[in-house]
Amino acid sequence: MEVRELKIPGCFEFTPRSFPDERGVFVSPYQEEPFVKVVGHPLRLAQSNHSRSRRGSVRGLHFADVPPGQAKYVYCPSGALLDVVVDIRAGSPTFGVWDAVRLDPVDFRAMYLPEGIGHAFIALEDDTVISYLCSTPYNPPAEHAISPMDPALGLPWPDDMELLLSQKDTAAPTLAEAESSGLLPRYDECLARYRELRILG
Ligand SMILES: Cc1cn([C@H]2C[C@H](O)[C@@H](COP(=O)(O)OP(=O)(O)O[C@H]3O[C@@H](C)C(=O)[C@@H](O)[C@H]3O)O2)c(=O)[nH]c1=O
Repeated sequence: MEVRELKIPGCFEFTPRSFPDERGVFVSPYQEEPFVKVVGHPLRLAQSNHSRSRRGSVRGLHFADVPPGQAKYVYCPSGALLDVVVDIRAGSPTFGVWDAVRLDPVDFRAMYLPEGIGHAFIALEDDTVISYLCSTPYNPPAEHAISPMDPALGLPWPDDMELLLSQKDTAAPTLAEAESSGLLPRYDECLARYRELRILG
């Protein structure tokens, strides 16, 4: 497994080894040992998510209240997508910084984003499937959105396709609006949560 830390410390890209043969391919997108080595604790698994999207569909930018927050381990088993992580933790030295990685079933790259990081992606092909492991269960009152079109963020959506957003994401506030209404996770609370998870193991 190759591991690369993204522009936001604590977010990682994992590239597993693939084993193609005449039947197809075998790959293990999540492997605990290299994960624990860089993150410092195993991934807690409360829920696995799967969604299928048309080309041009943008989902996000989403995040959950911290604590407990929701960490995600994301990969793309079918189609292709551009996965985006954004540091939306108020008070973080990298507040507002984003990074993006293409995920597809060629390299089977996976992304890990810890609690408090915003997540969005765009489907680059029809019938794109995203699959992700989540550390906590779905809790609608604790789930929030920020506009993926916020000009201050300037997320890297391709300009050669029509974008399709949910009503919730279309109506979502900008990062600055979310910050001034006190909606964002606080960096110090995120750090406390990461410490707690490392102690719990
Ligand atoms: C995320 C989620 C949604 N749902 C339901 C609620 C709703 O009726 C329907 C679609 O929900 P959404 O529009 O929020 O789905 P979507 O826009 O795909 O939301 C997802 O976006 C990406 C970027 C993420 O990181 C995820 O955590 C999640 O927030 O599915 C669940 O039952 N459980 C879940 O865990």
